[in-house]
Amino acid sequence: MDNTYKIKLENVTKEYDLFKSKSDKLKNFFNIGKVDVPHFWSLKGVSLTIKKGETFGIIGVNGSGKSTISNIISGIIPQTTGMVDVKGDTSIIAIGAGLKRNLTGAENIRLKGLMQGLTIKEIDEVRDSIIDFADIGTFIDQPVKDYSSGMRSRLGFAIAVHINPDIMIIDEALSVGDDTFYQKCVDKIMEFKEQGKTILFVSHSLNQVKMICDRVAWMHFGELREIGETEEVIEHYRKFSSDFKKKTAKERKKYQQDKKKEQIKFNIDEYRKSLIEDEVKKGIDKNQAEKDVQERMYHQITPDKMSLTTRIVTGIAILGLAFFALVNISGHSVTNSLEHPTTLMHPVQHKVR
Ligand SMILES: Nc1ncnc2c1ncn2[C@@H]1O[C@H](COP(=O)(O)OP(=O)(O)OP(=O)(O)O)[C@@H](O)[C@H]1O
Repeated sequence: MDNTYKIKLENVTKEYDLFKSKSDKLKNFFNIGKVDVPHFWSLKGVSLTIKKGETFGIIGVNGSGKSTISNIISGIIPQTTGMVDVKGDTSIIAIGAGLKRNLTGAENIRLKGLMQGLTIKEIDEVRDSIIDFADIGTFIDQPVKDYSSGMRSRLGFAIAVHINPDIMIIDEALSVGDDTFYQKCVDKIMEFKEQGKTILFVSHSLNQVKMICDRVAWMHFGELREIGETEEVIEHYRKFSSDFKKKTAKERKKYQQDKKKEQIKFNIDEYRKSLIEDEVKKGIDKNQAEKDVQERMYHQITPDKMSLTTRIVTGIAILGLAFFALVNISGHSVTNSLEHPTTLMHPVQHKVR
């Protein structure tokens, strides 16, 4: 196996603002007033590397952050902090992911193909093969929103494996569909594996993970709890699950609530400081460590709030647009409107002959 990496995450976090209303969300975007929003950290700093040609599994309990990772890697959602380096064209197969609900199956094939850089001719060449693999017959000309979840998943999988991605991300795609389709998918995954493609496989099925994956990451309430050889990680995860099941319902609930609380309380500044301390412990100069960590955490990040300059520029642009709209409606010239702005209130009267 080639040791160069295909996917690398460094200190990746994902924060969700739990806005109560749309107006709170807008206020926050335009950075107007103080909006008190609860935060939830779906990822609390995850670092991992997936090698070229590797089949890498992600396991973990519900809500542990598996799909958040796969969605960040596929570029569907941005990370809040951290570096994400993906070398190659990814193709994600999740239930319905990437399929446009209002387009038909055939239109979705075209769209995904074009997005992947295929020509119309290349798409037409694989079209029948996709329809055949997905086995959705005449439904191919129906909007995807009318499909069952199984049909969506089959089409998603069929498209993804036919557009020849370099990296394939399979998120819970095999949990729907009958045995025949499941076997077809497994065969395709094995074929991809043999071709040396990189595969990220997110699943609750430990047996599937065991059969397919070379290495596994165990996600636990936003943290990477363990990463390593498939058998070993799965064994530890099974032990955790069986111990967890032995707890009383009250104990289980308390454990989950405490973990969720930790995800709400997570403090990004403290996390940053801890990363700097780690670097200093390795013998790196403090200033350099601060610079490195800042770069790693924020280099790829575009702020989701408007800065003061952007707010001023946006305000000027809106005023300018409003002015030209009024000039247009009033029928006066731009020069006249600039010299005598009040004329804007008195539109030119056109005489009807
Ligand atoms: N848009 C969102 N807004 C707020 N919280 C979110 C959002 N998306 C995900 N989360 C939260 O982030 C956490 C991780 O979600 P994620 O879907 O990554 O988990 P998962 O391990 O894939 O779960 P599952 O096994 O159930 O699919 C969950 O607690 C979830 O509630």
